[in-house]
Amino acid sequence: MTNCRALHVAVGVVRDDDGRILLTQRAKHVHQGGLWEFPGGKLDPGESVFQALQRELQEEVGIDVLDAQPLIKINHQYPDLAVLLDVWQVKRFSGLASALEGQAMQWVTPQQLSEFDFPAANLPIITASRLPDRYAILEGHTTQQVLGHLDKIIRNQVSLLQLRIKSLPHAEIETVYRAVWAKCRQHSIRLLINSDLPLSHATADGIHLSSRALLARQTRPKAHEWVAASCHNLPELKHAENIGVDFVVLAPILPTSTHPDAMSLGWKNMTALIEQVNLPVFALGGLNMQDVNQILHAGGQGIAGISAFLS
Ligand SMILES: Nc1nc2c([nH]c(=O)n2[C@@H]2O[C@H](COP(=O)(O)OP(=O)(O)OP(=O)(O)O)[C@@H](O)[C@H]2O)c(=O)[nH]1
Ligand SMILES: [Mg+2]
Repeated sequence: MTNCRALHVAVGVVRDDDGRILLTQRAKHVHQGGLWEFPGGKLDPGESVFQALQRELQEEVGIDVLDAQPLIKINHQYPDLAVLLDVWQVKRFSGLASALEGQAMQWVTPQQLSEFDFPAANLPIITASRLPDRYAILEGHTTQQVLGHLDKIIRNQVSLLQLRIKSLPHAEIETVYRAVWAKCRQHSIRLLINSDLPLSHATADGIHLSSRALLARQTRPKAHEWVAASCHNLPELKHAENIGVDFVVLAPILPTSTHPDAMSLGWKNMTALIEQVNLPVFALGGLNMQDVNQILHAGGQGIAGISAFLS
């Protein structure tokens, strides 16, 4: 839903070597004044988003952006203004950040972001900046196979995991969950449990709703730090956004051997769908690690996969 009249703004999520994120405070007298923000500003005519990002971050905080990649696009209608926030993650920069416009400035950890007051458009940016670019889905037909897959996933440096194990015999689910949760603690992996599993009282970092479970709910499930959902079409994406799901998985993007009959969305439809919601969206289906860059430039948060992380 790209609004042609929206003010196009380049916004940078800049991290230091410790992973802390750079925030600045908007001057009192400007739009959304006094609130904290990620540095950035309006595109000049003829400028690309990357060029605007480089210029704005040079002007506002004195750093030279050397490499950046898209993180999320936010379409937001304020009472007085429509904005398209084109948020990029700065991968490399030179120079020492300093507040060149007299604004307050702070480096904060991703966890601390929730303690700051931001403009209303910023919530999905905060969520996106706390998420990695890969989301592994753990499956397997036997306990041994599931745990073997988990070891491979850990070797592929995944830090966000969904326990799905729908192919596992029912009697083994509880034991496998315990082993997986212990390993996730040990390796600082966030674990979300699929809502179809008989584990509703198990401790985890969050819940992953199947698309059926998503549509059956009118509110966000309570008592979960993270709530994710599986989506295949616009009504599901919109519903996820409306009930306050943190992030979603959109599938299938490309044809897969496991679902040869499912109609895949393809890259163009994927981008068109993602542009209609303000949500971090992981792309799933027929993709592998070599596709991550294309996914990011097509509007996605990153790659989700069952087999993508098993090499
Ligand atoms: N830079 C920035 N702008 C944001 C954020 N969130 C958000 O809603 N905006 C909105 O995006 C719009 C444009 O941003 P801006 O005021 O930084 O633009 P700018 O640096 O070009 O301002 P200038 O005209 O004073 O040079 C503002 O209406 C602002 O409220 C954010 O996190 N960072
Ligand atoms: Mg600005």
